[in-house]
Amino acid sequence: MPQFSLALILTALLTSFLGLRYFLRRARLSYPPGPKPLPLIGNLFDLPKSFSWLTYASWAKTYGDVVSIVVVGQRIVILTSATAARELFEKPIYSDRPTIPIFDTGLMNWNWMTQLTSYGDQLQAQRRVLHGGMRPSALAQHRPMFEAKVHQFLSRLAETPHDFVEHLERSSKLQGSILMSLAYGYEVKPNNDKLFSIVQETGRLAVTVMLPGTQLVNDLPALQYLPEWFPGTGFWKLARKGRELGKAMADSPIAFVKESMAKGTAQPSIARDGFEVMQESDYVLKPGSITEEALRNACGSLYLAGFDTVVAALHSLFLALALHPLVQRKAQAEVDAVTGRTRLPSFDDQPHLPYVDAICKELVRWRPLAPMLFPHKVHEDNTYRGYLIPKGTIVMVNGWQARFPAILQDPERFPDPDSFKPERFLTDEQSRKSDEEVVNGAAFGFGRRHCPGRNVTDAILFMTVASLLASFDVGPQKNEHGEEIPLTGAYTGNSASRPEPFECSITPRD
Ligand code: HEM
Repeated sequence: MPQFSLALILTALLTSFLGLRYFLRRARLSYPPGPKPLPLIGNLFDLPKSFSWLTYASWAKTYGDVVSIVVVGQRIVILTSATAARELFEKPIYSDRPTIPIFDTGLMNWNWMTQLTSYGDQLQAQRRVLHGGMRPSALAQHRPMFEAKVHQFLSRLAETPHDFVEHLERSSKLQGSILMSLAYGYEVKPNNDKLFSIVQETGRLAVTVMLPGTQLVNDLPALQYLPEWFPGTGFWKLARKGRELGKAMADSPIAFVKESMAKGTAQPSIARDGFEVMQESDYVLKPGSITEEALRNACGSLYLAGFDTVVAALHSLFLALALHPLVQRKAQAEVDAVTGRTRLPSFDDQPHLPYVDAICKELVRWRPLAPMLFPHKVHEDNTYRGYLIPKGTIVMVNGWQARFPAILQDPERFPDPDSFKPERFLTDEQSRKSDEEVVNGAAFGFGRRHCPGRNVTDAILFMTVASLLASFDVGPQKNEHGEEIPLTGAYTGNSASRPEPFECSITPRD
């Protein structure tokens, strides 16, 4: 008994000593540098309202590539170098997402979506589904579908070229129908498609609730504990609608896949491939392996995760071509040499079209479409370069900085970042340079949560750019006096940056 008490006392003393040492060491550590906070509200008034990446870039000049601020108690770290982004985001503890109250379990319950899921087995299983279904060898079976959808897009463009934004953005058209085929092997009907209208409505709702300042509950999460009759709790109605739509968006197309597999009519898709993997006789279920829930959630996430970004890149394409006639002519010459102007380009032509590939890479580099990428959250205290990054910190990367040497640490390779120059991705002999870092990291994210849709993006961009160049000339629009209407090339300043509305002329090539 005395021996037992002694062991207990020693254990208690050791635990207290280690605990004290931890707190003393933690107390000695400082947060990464940043603008000086005010009492209580911290850096609330320093937060930029638009073009936040420009403000963060200027802070980086003063404080370095790891800057920290605090806003009403919430610590935020902003990274502006690829080194810091890679070093931190490779660690599992940096791979959570911040909670957006309106999407949380108690309200819309959209946390099952891959982009919002916390780090853990469920996320791993969903990412396994997406990586498996969107790896280059799996995408090869979808090439005829990509080609057909792009050809339909060209026909619509030929009919009403002025409506090019509408042709890009109407989600039942190009990108929306590609994603539904890819995820479920589902062919969206041109009009009144019931299943697709659920997906579209969910997409519209997501855009509405994510607009800053529209949902008070996002700024004051405690509001969710007020009863529905309380004034100012209108978000409850929206949340109920979102909950129903989100569930239907994930469940209905998966039910369609199961039904068509049973009938033997299922088309190739990520969901069908996943079900087939699970049916293999040697399939072993382990934490993080594919389950029906992971298939439902991963496929249900694709539309919201992959619609807007690709549409924005294609929107940028029209602007870039209208602004850069020489780029357009050079690319058209390359395409014509391969097709002989007797047919449209195909994926088999891709190895012979390095300049077209370079245009696709430059499109996502030139104007990053998610300049601050997506925020991550740290789920354990961590020290980095001697600074404390406490549990709960939101960590963001300034992807816009990728256009500058600061993040690439290679001023030679990326000079003149504001210019649209596909040549920067080619060697002097006009063959491809390997520049995975800039396109992968700065546009598609670093580490464990990087975008799994990169290969799909490449395929859609390649097919659209090559086919558009083969069929149309894009240039500035002319006024009634035949003078060119100048293009400003301006972009919006919000977190999903897009070209400001512009007009251009799109004419079939002779
Ligand atoms: C130009 C096109 C695209 C860009 C610039 C882009 C960019 C991004 C970025 C910055 C992230 C967050 C990375 C991070 O948190 O570190 C992301 C996540 C994601 N993207 Fe993309 N994306 C594009 C297209 C697509 C497409 C076509 C799909 C699907 C077919 C897709 C599916 C996803 C998913 C599911 C996530 C969430 C991953 C996770 O949270 O673990 N993306 N994307």
